[in-house]
Amino acid sequence: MIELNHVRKVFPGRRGGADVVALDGVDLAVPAGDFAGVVGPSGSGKSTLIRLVNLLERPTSGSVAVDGRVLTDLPADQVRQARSSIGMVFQHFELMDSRTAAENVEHPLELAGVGRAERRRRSADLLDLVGLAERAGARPRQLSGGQKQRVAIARALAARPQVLLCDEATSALDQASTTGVLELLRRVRDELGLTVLLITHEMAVVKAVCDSAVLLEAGRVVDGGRLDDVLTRDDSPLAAALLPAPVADDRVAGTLLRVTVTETAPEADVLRVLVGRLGLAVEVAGGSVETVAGGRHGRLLLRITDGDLSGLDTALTRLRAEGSKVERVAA
Ligand SMILES: Nc1ncnc2c1ncn2[C@@H]1O[C@H](COP(=O)(O)OP(=O)(O)OP(=O)(O)O)[C@@H](O)[C@H]1O
Repeated sequence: MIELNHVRKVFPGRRGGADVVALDGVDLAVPAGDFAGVVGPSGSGKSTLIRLVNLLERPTSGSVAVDGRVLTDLPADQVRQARSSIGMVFQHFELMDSRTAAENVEHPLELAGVGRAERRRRSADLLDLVGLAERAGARPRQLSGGQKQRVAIARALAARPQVLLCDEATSALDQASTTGVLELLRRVRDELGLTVLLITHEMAVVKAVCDSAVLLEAGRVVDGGRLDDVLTRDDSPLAAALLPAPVADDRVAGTLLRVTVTETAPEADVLRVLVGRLGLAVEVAGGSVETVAGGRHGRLLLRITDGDLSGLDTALTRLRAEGSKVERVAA
């Protein structure tokens, strides 16, 4: 469980300039076992937020708690110890080139005073977990970006943390490696029961792995929640960022309908009535349906190109009463 309460972070202005308010009263609660994302434009405070969770930065005010321990109240020596229950993965891997993959994974254990035999055993297990058992003796420069990030994930897990922080963990990777690393993160979360907090500027990453997310803007949380809930809200800026509203070509004639697709309100319910019952000719004018948080979600614009529209409004009212999210778009 990660909890930030009224966290504010102010950096002193550089060269006599004005102070920078990086975080301005942030509240965040990530339940144990959740895979949570923080998204927002550049400069919105994402990196500052994640660095506060393991106190790489101290908040100017407010509190940070991980698994019930209020880190901001702990003396320095206990902060160091508490940090060992928090793993972190970075955008540029931060591996030591002079060491092999296995030695990189062992490093935090060495610092924690774990004996050599135990270190070796744990590093072998972890490299196996991330699918790199055969590359244990390779140096980072001999590995691809995706492989380096797998080693970094193994290293982050070495001290058996309960919480894993991912700072733009896939931003330096190509599409195929990104997919592999995200699948791995999701799998280790499931297998080890971790709580994961990930920051990213890529909405596709949030859609691929997160259960919940918050949207930061100028140091404030402006929206957030469980994705399957967020995506059913019409007025949600986070939903709009995840699934942008479709645009239809307004030069084409026809009546337009906006449909919000969710697991419980599939577009098939709407099409069955429009096409099946009313006998209308319907085409998709824009939008998409994707798998987000394990469920089907989307925003579609449907265009009715032919047929008798006299029963349409009554049918739409009935569909809405039955749970569909469908409305006629004003011409
Ligand atoms: N050490 C620092 N000293 C002064 N200002 C800082 C410092 N670190 C961050 N800032 C400022 O705090 C604000 C938030 O920065 P932060 O890096 O947290 O945003 P971000 O959302 O992670 O951005 P990006 O996606 O570009 O990395 C920015 O205005 C940034 O310039």
